[in-house]
Amino acid sequence: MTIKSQFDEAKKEYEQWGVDVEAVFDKLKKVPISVHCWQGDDVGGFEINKEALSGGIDVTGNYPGKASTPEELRKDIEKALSLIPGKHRVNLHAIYAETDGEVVERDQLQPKHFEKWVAWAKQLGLGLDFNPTLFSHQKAAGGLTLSHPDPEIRKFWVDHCIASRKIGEYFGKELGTPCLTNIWIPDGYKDTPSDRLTPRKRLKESLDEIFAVEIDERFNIDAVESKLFGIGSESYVVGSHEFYLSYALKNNKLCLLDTGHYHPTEMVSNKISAMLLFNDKLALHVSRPVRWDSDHVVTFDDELKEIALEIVRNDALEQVMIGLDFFDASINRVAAWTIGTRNMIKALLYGMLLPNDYLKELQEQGDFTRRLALLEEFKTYPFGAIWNQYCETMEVPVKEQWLEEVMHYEETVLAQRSKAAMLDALEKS
Ligand SMILES: C[C@H](O)[C@H](O)[C@@H](O)C(=O)CO
Ligand SMILES: [Mn+2]
Repeated sequence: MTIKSQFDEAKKEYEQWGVDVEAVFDKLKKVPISVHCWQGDDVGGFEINKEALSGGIDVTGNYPGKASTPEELRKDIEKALSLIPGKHRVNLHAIYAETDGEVVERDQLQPKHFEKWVAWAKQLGLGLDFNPTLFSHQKAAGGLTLSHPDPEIRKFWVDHCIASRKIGEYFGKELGTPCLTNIWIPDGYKDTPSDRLTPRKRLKESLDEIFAVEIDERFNIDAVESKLFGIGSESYVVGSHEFYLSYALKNNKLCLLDTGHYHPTEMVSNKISAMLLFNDKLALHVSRPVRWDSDHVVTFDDELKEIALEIVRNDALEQVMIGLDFFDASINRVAAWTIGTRNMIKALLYGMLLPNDYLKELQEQGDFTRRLALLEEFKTYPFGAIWNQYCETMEVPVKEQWLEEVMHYEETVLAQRSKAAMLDALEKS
């Protein structure tokens, strides 16, 4: 049986439930996923005076072929995007600035340092999102940034965030699609604090200063990302969920929920509907925490499907800005992007193929038997055949065929890179 004939059969099964599969394809095509650039180089960046990764996050693994220049990183992202159905966005961190060999402090960053990213995004028709980088830096070495007791350090980071919002505005203007500029800070304490309030007061003041600078909201949208704990901030994080939820609501900012930033049994899927009743929009960093905020590659698991379902069944595709945040250096990095992003799209398709209105009705009627029975039965409907046809229609590899392309890329591009890196290291030794 061909992909098309399998699809035709599968489609009939969904149509019995009143699901218009072609309309689903049209809807899905328009959903952009913000693909994070930092999977490609283990959150390294290209600063001239680059520091080791800090901020309580960690990347493990040493898979060969890591991108070590902006050109390599862009090439790798392009490869991954060619294997992912749809038109998407790329999410950058400030450490990915290109400064022509010059040391430019983060508070001095300007749009010109991202011109090459913008030219590339224009060429590929991509939107760009942005993040100030408040880690991997000497001024963040003590684990505090925007909540630091030293006003000079705080000012440095406030200025960096203001500079970042201006870069976001530039992206939005140039690319004709607003940039989401998301602030995440690592600030917290390893051990029980003797004062939880004062650092939070300082963070609030810093954010007020950052957002006091007017930036055109048509081009830049501000978001704030909370966290529960990090390595070295196990007992207390200044920017907690409650802190940012309140701050965002009061100040008309977006809350960004990272799926790795909550207690292990606390699900982001369960937060979306609650927050949408009070916030016009919200943003996601979809990740996969394994026992902690480990940032594993997103798989097609229950929580991913539930997140997608919550977005789809509540008609919130325009309100929830979907971004990814994982970094695994133990596998091929292009494959990591491809697996995680395809899974996110797959989960949205899965959600769109359910008769959501009928399932809602069953719940309203108190028919929990049918609700459970059908939700379970749909798990083994011929979803794969619909997904394969979607990939075919979108002109990307069907099923695992993409893997061959990644392996070819590994042999022809990534392996050459690691050979060159080895030779370089030998020469230096
Ligand atoms: C690179 C980080 O993952 C990112 O900035 C932040 O979003 C985060 O999730 C930190 O845990
Ligand atoms: Mn995140």
